[in-house]
Amino acid sequence: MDLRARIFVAGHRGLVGSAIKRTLEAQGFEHVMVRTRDELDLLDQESVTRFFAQERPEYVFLAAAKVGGILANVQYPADFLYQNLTIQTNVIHAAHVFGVKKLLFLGSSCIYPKFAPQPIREEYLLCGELEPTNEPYALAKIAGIKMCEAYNRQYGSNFLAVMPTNLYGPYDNFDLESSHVLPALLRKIHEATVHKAPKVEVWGTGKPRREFLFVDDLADACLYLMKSFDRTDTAPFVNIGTGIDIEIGELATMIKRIVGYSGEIVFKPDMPDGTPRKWLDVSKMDRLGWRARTALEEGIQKTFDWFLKQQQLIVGP
Ligand SMILES: NC(=O)C1=CN([C@@H]2O[C@H](COP(=O)(O)OP(=O)(O)OC[C@H]3O[C@@H](n4cnc5c(N)ncnc54)[C@H](OP(=O)(O)O)[C@@H]3O)[C@@H](O)[C@H]2O)C=CC1
Ligand SMILES: C[C@H]1O[C@H](OP(=O)(O)OP(=O)(O)OC[C@H]2O[C@@H](n3cnc4c(=O)[nH]c(N)nc43)[C@H](O)[C@@H]2O)[C@@H](O)[C@@H](O)C1=O
Repeated sequence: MDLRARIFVAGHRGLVGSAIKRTLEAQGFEHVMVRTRDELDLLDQESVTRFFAQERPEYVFLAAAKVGGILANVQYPADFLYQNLTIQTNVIHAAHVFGVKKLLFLGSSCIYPKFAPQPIREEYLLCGELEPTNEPYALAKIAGIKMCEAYNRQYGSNFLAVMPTNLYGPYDNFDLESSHVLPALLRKIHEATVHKAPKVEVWGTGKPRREFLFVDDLADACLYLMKSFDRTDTAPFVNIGTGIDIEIGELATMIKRIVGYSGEIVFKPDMPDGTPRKWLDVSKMDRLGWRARTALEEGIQKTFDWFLKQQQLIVGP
């Protein structure tokens, strides 16, 4: 990839898009194109077409999506299905029409069946029923993968889909209703420490296992693939993770230690657990020559430092 290439990062204000933008700029890419939602609503096909016609991006990182944790997925299934199908359809099709050289579509590890054999290999896609708490989101993501695959097959496009595990890091969503577990626990445990609260509630039984990848590692992997990938078959999608998972209860204990909280963790079994385990087999990425670098504890510490800095910016000196 030429350092002067025209690169569009869709969703640059989010967790993933902001990390991809940071990584591109750190590596010296000079022409990173971004648009806020107000400037370019990706749900609007006409605006997307106009943008591609005018700006002619050569590479596209599609990190714009309707994203949220387990509760948001349960509460807004229609939004997750409609918005994700529409955004990805508009962008992937425009990338084809306007001759984008390569596009990287962000999928998710939740595309795999709820009871897939562990660790989960790429070929387990569509081998069983999905987890009900995020089925609409997963179906949209599966359509996105299949769309990349179909355009590659029919038009010879160079579209790649990546399946990251649960992500975390700077610019994550810390809203307690709509966030994922890691930012939610960081915030809850921090606030309990500040307010000297005796206990913190953790949703579900604490028994599900999740794999967490620091978002800068994911961005590094995305760029690595964008540079090195070339369509070699009709199913170009790859898992991205650390290959290590942890129980939610253990995660809460780790965050408690990092934050320095001495109160009690209590579980709330009336809240959904979601899928019991989604441990990715990352051997394909390993064979391609890429591995995650940031250990979980180190990544949480970096995220916590960033979160505290943001709090100070909001509260003031
Ligand atoms: N977070 C995670 O744990 C995981 C995420 N992924 C995938 O990675 C990708 C990025 O997720 P993440 O960064 O966490 O999500 P965020 O919610 O942090 O960011 C999503 C971005 O998309 C933008 N966006 C949403 N709708 C529109 C729209 N209609 N027009 C323009 N922009 C829009 C948002 O803009 P605005 O800032 O205006 O809201 C935001 O910048 C998604 O595809 C997600 O499925 C995959 C696995 C795990
Ligand atoms: C990335 C992935 O993210 C989602 O799937 P998920 O992994 O189930 O999401 P989660 O991070 O919200 O929860 C993980 C586990 O953690 C438990 N948990 C405890 N306490 C809190 C808590 O306070 N908040 C949240 N959100 N979860 C909590 C929670 O009950 C669950 O057992 C999908 O939206 C899916 O679409 C997707 O792609």
